Amino acid sequence: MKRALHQHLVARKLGADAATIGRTGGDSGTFSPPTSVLGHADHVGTGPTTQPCSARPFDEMPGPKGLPLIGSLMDYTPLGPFRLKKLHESFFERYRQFGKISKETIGNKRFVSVYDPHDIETLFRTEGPNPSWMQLMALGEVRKRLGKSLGMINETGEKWRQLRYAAQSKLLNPKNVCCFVPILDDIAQGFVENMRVGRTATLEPSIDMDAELRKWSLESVVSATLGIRLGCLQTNRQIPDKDTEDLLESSDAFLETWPTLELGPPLYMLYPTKTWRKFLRANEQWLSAAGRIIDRSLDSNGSQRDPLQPEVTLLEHIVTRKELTPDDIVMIITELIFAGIESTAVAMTYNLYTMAKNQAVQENARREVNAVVGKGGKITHDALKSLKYVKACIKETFRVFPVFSMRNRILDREIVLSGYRVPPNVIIRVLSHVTGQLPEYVPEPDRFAPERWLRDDTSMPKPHPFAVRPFGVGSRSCIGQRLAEQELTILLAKMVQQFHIECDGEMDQIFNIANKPDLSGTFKFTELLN
Ligand code: HEM
Repeated sequence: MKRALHQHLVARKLGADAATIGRTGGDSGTFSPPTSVLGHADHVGTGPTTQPCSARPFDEMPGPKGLPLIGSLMDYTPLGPFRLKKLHESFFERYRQFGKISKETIGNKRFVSVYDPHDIETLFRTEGPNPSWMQLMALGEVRKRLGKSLGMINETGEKWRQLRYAAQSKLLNPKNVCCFVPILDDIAQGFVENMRVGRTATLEPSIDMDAELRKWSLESVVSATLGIRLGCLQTNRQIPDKDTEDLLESSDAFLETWPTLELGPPLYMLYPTKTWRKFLRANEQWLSAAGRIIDRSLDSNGSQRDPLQPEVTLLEHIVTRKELTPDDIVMIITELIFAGIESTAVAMTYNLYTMAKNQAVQENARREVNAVVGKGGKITHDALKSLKYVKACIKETFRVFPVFSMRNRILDREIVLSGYRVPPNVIIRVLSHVTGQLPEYVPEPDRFAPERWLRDDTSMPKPHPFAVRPFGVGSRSCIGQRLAEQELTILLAKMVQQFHIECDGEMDQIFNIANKPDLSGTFKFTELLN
């Protein structure tokens, strides 16, 4: 990374002018949470913040009794009812057993599980400016052993704020994010072309669709953060790009090993287990490939830049931030790229599936796309604003197939939730996967009904505003939300515009850091003649 450091210093000098560009939104030090591109204000609501002092003590909160010292840990081992791959089912089961709030000790950790959107609102109103969540221990440990900084995902307090604020104006400020639209349209078109040519006579993809989607999301996030094209989706490439291969391979190995290390007993702290060694290698491979593409971006000068790219990339923007070390800068970029691959790719699979299984919805979405951009037209920023039904389909898909089943927060003070006093330092789990299925908060949850998210639609009652928040809420919500929403809207619009989508199987989910699609059948894509 010596070279990266050198480049970083050069870029700092060159980037002096750029420092003033894009200094809006999150850079000011006061962060306004984003209004979702999907058209729903993600700002914190107007519910009560003061708590009645008559609240019941924590001890009275329902929950599994568990054993001394280890609590209900056994429930999550092969001897108990829950499986790691289906951990989200345990969240539904606890709701059935104990209702909308429960407490549970698992090993040496104390959790409170929250299902009521009023509590979710209260929690995010109380979390303060530097929210904390449960550290990802295995990730923290690997970074420590590799001598790297913790990064935005694991940092807390002022350091987190520094890393986050450096990056968020480029990713959350609507003016900056709309610059990504032409390039995302081009990347999505590349995916569509590959789907068109890569089909069998029975119209099933003969190419690996999951792999293609991961290339699409990698290409999109690299282009948005570094301003370079990897060319992942080019079919005419003779030799596959080594950096792309390394990034995809290591992120695969990372996702395969991480859940066991993060959710199972931390044996890796005692000795280097096989899973740990694989995880360590994946991290090394990932960091060195990410370092090389950062170098590539720093090496490219204005004349080599793709004309569709914004003038100042996120990388060029953060290298001007004097408070960041070179290690911080590399870590911000590598985390953004990593967080942006799997999450968006799996979300797209779920969207293709819900389209396939809801033909009338698919037809409505197609009608909207054809009315807004015409058959085969490009998706512009203005068009994107008008694709309201497509965006509602994406939001509804997140409700039914969330990419993340839970989020969590750790507060440094007491909070009252559902009438119980929750002490500081308890891990408060927000289980939106379940909340999105509860009829008291989302009417007719068994119906796939995108119209429930349309502001002007009066055909059905609106869900509780805090019931479905796929990107989280507040100052620690997903920094890539706008980018991900743009990517998904553009690609989904193009897919329904150009194909009739069907699927002969059923979709299930495997619990993972990002929930993995588990599809029993295959998709079929029939090209629509324009
Ligand atoms: C469909 C796609 C995505 C989904 C569903 C998603 C969802 C989330 C969620 C739920 C969180 C935690 C929020 C909270 O606790 O309140 C999060 C955090 C985060 N996401 Fe995403 N995300 C997606 C795409 C992306 C992309 C494209 C990027 C990068 C450009 C990204 C980068 C991050 C980072 C760095 C964090 C940690 C933020 C922090 O600690 O301040 N995500 N995401």
